[in-house]
Amino acid sequence: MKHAPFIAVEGPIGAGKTTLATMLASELELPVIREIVEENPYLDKFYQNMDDWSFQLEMFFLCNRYKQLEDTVNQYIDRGKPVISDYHIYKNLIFGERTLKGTKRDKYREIYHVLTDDLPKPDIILYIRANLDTLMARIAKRGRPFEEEISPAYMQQLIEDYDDAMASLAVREPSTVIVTIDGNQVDFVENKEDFAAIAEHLKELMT
Ligand SMILES: Nc1ncnc2c1ncn2[C@@H]1O[C@H](COP(=O)(O)OP(=O)(O)O)[C@@H](O)[C@H]1O
Ligand SMILES: Nc1nc2c(ncn2[C@H]2C[C@H](O)[C@@H](COP(=O)(O)O)O2)c(=O)[nH]1
Repeated sequence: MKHAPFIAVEGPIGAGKTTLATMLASELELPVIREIVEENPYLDKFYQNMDDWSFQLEMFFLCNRYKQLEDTVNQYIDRGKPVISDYHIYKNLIFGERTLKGTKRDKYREIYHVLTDDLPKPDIILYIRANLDTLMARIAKRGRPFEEEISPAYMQQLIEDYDDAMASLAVREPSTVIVTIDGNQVDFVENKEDFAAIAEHLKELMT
């Protein structure tokens, strides 16, 4: 890889993105960009009534991630410094296409492209896949009260949306390296060897 890479960890809710990005940042001495979650004023309302709150929620995530991406470009990418993030801005489109309907979905898609098309995208994506049982168990383990409302049906759709999105990214952006991690089998939290293998692979990709 000729330049300092921009790395993103992705996967459905509860896959372990923040956990893995934080562990890798510490191991490889990289700055880490984390999703803004707790300060989000709409998540609670959204999980209680998705149809009423999806546009506000998706716009909030999009504006926050746009600002974070601008800052990431200024602080790291333009200065040739590697950085790891616990999301790819493309997740806005994955969620928006699932939660929005009709003209709001069309408008949101347009705004997404206007804001992000000219910004740098990650060179490497670590995509954590996991099945419904694993994800539901991890969401419960994390214990955020507003996430108690998350239904298995919504999660199953997101699992499939993520698979489709990664397959489509691989075709549209062939220079992006996508490393798929089987989050059901590979346990980077409990198993030191599993984590070491991921860190080693990433180091190789970065050189
Ligand atoms: N491989 C793993 N084994 C066991 N627990 C995990 C694993 N990965 C994540 N967790 C736990 O699952 C929960 C969700 O992880 P988190 O990193 O917040 O996911 P995400 O950022 O993808 O939503 C946390 O409580 C975390 O400690
Ligand atoms: N509808 C959307 N929900 C989102 C988006 N990004 C995150 N989220 C939700 C999912 C979780 O409840 C919480 C934290 O996300 P993690 O994946 O880090 O667990 O926020 C989004 O763009 N749209």
